[in-house]
Amino acid sequence: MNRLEVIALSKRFGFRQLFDGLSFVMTAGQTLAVTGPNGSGKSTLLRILAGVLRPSSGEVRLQVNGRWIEATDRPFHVGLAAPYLQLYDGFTARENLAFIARARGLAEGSRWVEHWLERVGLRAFADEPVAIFSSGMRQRLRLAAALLTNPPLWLLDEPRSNLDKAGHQLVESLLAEAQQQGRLVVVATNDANEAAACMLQVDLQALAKLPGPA
Ligand SMILES: Nc1ncnc2c1ncn2[C@@H]1O[C@H](COP(=O)(O)OP(=O)(O)OP(=O)(O)O)[C@@H](O)[C@H]1O
Repeated sequence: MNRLEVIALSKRFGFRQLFDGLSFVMTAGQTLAVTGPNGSGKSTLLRILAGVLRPSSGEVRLQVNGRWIEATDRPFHVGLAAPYLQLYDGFTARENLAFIARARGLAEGSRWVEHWLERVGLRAFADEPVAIFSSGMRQRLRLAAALLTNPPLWLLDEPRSNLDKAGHQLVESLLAEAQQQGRLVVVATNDANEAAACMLQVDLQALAKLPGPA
């Protein structure tokens, strides 16, 4: 059983308070939409959930197959796909994924690399350098890179950005598959339809706190 618990989470950058007192629980197979205007902290929240950024206060707890994961190990159980994540332009798509597979010590790495190249529709471009990829092709590769290690927690920041119609269908089928497999999926989005399609919603605007008096 997979489970994510977020308890009284807040994040502040200097005097700028983002969300404050954010709490929710997700259980296996659930999808959560994180919404809010530009700058409300959606990407920041995903980075905190991934364990690569510390909250100002509060706690994130991840359970994988019934076992609580140490906070320092959380990044190994997370797949984060975000528009700001860089790919290696000088490497081909296959080399990018192979590098991640090796870095993460993925057993049968090359089998998973081929699986995900096929799954995101990049097989025909597998040996092209990423430098020549379109923005939609880059987004497909980011999704493959995030999901390559079969993580129980998916953190998808604007997953449909730059994708064509087939790409939107790809994301839909990935989300349906994740649900069946009991994964936990958090989607940051500005798209009302995309948010409504998720089982749970968190609106960061409602949780924003203006800086109080000194
Ligand atoms: N490392 C940082 N240091 C200082 N401020 C930061 C840092 N990272 C993010 N911020 C600020 O935190 C706020 C929230 O940024 P974030 O990228 O999380 O918003 P977002 O809701 O994802 O926005 P968008 O919809 O535009 O992607 C912004 O004002 C941003 O400038």
